[in-house]
Amino acid sequence: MKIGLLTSGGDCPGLNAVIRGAVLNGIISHDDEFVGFRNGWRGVVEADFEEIVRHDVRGLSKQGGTILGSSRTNPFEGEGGGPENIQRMLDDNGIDAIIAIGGEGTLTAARRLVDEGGINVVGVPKTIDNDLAATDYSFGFDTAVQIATEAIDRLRTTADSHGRCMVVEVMGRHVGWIALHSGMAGGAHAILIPEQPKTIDEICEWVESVVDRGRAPLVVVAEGFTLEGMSEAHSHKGLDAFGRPRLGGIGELLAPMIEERTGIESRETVLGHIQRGGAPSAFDRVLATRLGMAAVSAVHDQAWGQMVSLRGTDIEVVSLQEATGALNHVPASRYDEAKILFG
Ligand SMILES: Nc1ncnc2c1ncn2[C@@H]1O[C@H](COP(=O)(O)OP(=O)(O)OP(=O)(O)O)[C@@H](O)[C@H]1O
Ligand SMILES: O=P(O)(O)OC[C@H]1O[C@](O)(CO)[C@@H](O)[C@@H]1O
Ligand SMILES: [Mg+2]
Repeated sequence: MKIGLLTSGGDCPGLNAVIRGAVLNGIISHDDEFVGFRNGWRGVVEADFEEIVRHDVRGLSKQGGTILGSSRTNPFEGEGGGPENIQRMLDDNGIDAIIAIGGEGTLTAARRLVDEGGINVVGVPKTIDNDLAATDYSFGFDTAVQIATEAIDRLRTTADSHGRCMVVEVMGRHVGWIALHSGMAGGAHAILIPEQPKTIDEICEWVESVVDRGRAPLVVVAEGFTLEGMSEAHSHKGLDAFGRPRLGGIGELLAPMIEERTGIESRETVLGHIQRGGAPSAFDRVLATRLGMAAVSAVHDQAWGQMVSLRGTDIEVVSLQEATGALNHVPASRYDEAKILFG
């Protein structure tokens, strides 16, 4: 078979390991051929692709980013967009199927292409936010947590030296998994996540109780966190390519509020895209490689409209419907468990 690969949405450590896993399994087990669409769905609607041979994926699993490039292009828009044009482009180039590696947006677009146009697409879940349902973890999350934890460890020593309150902002547009895990790993004194709005008074109570014990408080906040009463997440950076507010900056809002109310000198650090850059962790390399290999098997099983996913320690196949129907939120019980350690 001739299979087209694409990576779409924000990049994520492990994308290249998926590409390598898919290409090696396809070539070794099925004698497949591969092409890579450049820059996500843009490469599909513009018929912009290149052949990928075994040599191209050599040593790729440890490399961050994506060799194919990524974008937030909508495959239903533009001159070459929509299922009919895409099917024609695939037929013209002898491409039998697409493996779409992306988050909930990319996979929703993939599901629509299957449902509305009968395009042969299989999905692979990616996101550092870990917000995709129907998979226990997505690759990139473990690496992001590792990076955030290292940053928290470093911020604690400088906070301790100066007796300051540190506010560390991590990614997490809709869900607080990165904040929860890095905060627990780094021994944060408060973790603020989108699923659990809080008042500034509650936050300051935690901060003051830490200072009362003679410690320097460390607060981890997800970019999508809202203070009670805020109708939407803080945004002052305009819109992304899909017209959604670009987040980031809630930490810069909170630190001065904490300082003003408690009198404790406070600083903020926004980790931003550092969390998405660089080499994937060993866990993410293994997960991404297995998902890439399984996606090729799913193509040969003609599992169109399905996504490969991690369930326990097994790689399974689930419907894109299930994967994109709801987000994987942090359950209240997980937050309550972490909260015992706050303050
Ligand atoms: N319902 C939809 N129908 C068609 N296209 C969609 C739909 N939702 C999203 N897309 C397209 O898919 C692109 C990728 O989605 P999005 O920007 O949400 O990234 P993602 O794949 O969810 O990854 P991440 O959010 O982790 O960066 C969007 O920019 C948009 O062009
Ligand atoms: O700056 P970009 O590439 O638009 O992406 C930022 C977004 O990507 C994510 O990392 C993953 O969806 C979000 O947490 C964040 O809001
Ligand atoms: Mg998304």
